Amino acid sequence: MYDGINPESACGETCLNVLTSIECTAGYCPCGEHCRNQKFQKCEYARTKLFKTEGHGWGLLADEIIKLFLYVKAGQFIIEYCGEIISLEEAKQRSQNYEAQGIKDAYIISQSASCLIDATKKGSLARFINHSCQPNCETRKWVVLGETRVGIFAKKDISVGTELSYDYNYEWYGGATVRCLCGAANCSLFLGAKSRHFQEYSHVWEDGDDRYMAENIPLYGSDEDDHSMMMGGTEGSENKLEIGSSKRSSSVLPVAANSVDAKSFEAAKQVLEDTAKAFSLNFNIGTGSTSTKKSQHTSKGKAKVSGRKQVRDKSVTKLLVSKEAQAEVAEYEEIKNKATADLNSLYDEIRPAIEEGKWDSQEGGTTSVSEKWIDATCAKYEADFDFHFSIIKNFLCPKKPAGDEARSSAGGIARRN
Ligand SMILES: C[S@@+](CC[C@H](N)C(=O)[O-])C[C@H]1O[C@@H](n2cnc3c(N)ncnc32)[C@H](O)[C@@H]1O
Repeated sequence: MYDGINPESACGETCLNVLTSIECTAGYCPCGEHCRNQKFQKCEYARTKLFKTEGHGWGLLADEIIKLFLYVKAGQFIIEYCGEIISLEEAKQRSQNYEAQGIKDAYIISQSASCLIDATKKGSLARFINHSCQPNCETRKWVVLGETRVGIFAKKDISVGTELSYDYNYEWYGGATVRCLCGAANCSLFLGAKSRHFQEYSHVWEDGDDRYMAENIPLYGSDEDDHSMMMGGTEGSENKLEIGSSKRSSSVLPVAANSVDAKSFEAAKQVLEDTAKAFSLNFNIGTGSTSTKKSQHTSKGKAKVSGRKQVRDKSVTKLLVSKEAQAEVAEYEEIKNKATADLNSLYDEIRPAIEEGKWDSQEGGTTSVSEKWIDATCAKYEADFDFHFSIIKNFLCPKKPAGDEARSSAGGIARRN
């Protein structure tokens, strides 16, 4: 209670309302106008600024120092996540509609077990806060005048100009699956990977455009029911993708397979891509198998063209001076093309089962086919990797003889046998 001398005595950490995440009601709080527990009602937001991120649209950054004060154990309130309150059913419907309309960004988050907040068309600046697997903010639910409201709160001190982020995992009601670009060491790979909704509507991913949108391809299941998959970072499965099954939504992420290897390949490819960029080679290390596959078919049977820039392999190869280098690259290219063709033909083999929805049942999809899929995917990755590695190696070390060296250096990175 406000003591007249210390302003911090008004509705601080000892206030019963604050302790139970309930805002005080004006006219009822004994601290009167000194009450500091009406932040949602009074829109006492931190100063923030919109900015354009690299690769994932707009973001929001702190435009003032946001400091965690010891006496505000509840966390520093930054802004309310405003939007339309809708039911679960409505959220499902809207999310499908948004996807159909080509709206890539998802703005629906949970408010309670049965309600969600949709900030797609109406909302506050909080709708621009991006996800991070290592966030500086978090969402918190407060009861304000009898209703649950969601706020973004700082988890740590935040300096001016720092991007605000929170972990979507517990809130995510995404439309399409989106590859996470947060870059944190503990990244879960996909936005909301740990959320219930994600696990119910899991998808195969592709990097058909910069945001790695994916489509809904139901894949294999087994007798054991329950979680379809757990992504890296979930308890007991650190950085591993576990492929399991679910009768309701059995899915598999063929790219990541079921080991850390595929992730390491991804990381290695990223390094090479960055190297290429640094040397202005203007190529883009190829997408995984899924991309190739899905550039031809979508789950709805429609043709789909990848929006991503393709590697300009041919012109790059021509730039290589030595004949040996050109021959080596050509050899790896052939292997890569074969691995792509193998994967495509495997996909054609299993496609009828997928489209007829038999993939869950014994006659449709079996573990051995799934294993074949994983092997073919990894082989494609490996071939892609070798191909690009040989190009880069021959650029960087043109005089060195081609041959085993490329493979042995590359072999230091994860590889399936
Ligand atoms: C609530 S909006 C955030 C604001 C959004 N960037 C915009 O421009 O409006 C959520 C969407 O932003 C993108 N996004 C947010 N965090 C991301 C991340 N870490 N990696 C990739 N995309 C992200 C995704 O497209 C996601 O659906």
